[in-house]
Amino acid sequence: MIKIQSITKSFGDKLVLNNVSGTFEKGKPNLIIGASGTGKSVLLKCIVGLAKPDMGQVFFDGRDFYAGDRDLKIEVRREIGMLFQGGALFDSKTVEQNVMFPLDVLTRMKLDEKIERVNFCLKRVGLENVNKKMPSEISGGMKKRVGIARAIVNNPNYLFCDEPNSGLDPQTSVLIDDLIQDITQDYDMTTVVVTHDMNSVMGIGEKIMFIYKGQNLWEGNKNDITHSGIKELDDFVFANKVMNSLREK
Ligand SMILES: Nc1ncnc2c1ncn2[C@@H]1O[C@H](COP(=O)(O)OP(=O)(O)OP(=O)(O)O)[C@@H](O)[C@H]1O
Repeated sequence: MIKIQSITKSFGDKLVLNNVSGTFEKGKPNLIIGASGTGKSVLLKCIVGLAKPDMGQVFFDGRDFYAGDRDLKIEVRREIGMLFQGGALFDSKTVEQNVMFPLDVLTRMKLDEKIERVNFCLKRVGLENVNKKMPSEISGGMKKRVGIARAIVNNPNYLFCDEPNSGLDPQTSVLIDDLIQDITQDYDMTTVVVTHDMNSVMGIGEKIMFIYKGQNLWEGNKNDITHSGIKELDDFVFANKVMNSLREK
């Protein structure tokens, strides 16, 4: 479980995150949702240590990340897997080299062990016989799968996904969402997904945090989201035409 407490972050005189608290649970995808520019990515960066909050704490299963020493930070970082926006694969590396990269950097595994682990992860995300392909030779959905394989190759306890569906068609998006959900359950990870995709919200939104102008305005699940009574959340949810058409019935 990850617990965040009073996370506050400004850039210059612009307050981007204002006292955000909440929890992200194990074994299910935890979604951070909200409109563009509302602070979701900055919050994600503050949680994983890519941006230091001005105030606040992040606890990884009780470990206070920012109060911890260098060793603790290294320990926690080793337990984090990240699926970056757009996949962020290395264009000049093969699929196999991309997935192996965290093992090259973080472990002393032998090459045959690494290949075995890479093959296991590629199989887990439904990709086989693509090891030697370059990213430019595979589809957007396959790139996301490669990104997921790379994110889980080091057996993380925590998985972070920034807009995993960006640039994908609706059907492929559902497959990627389901894959993230299955992997999260199978490996009992704490998974945090940043998204503004209502399809994802209604598909895998068992635990949702709604960020509005840098504040955590609501937490709940997909069953509660349509009757929160919060205008800002309704405006976000029903901006989606499908959701709006269901509301009018
Ligand atoms: N390094 C930075 N320096 C200055 N301002 C920043 C920086 N990073 C983010 N911001 C600002 O913080 C605000 C929140 O940005 P953030 O990327 O978190 O939004 P978001 O909710 O993830 O949006 P989107 O859904 O469009 O990705 C924006 O106004 C952005 O311009």
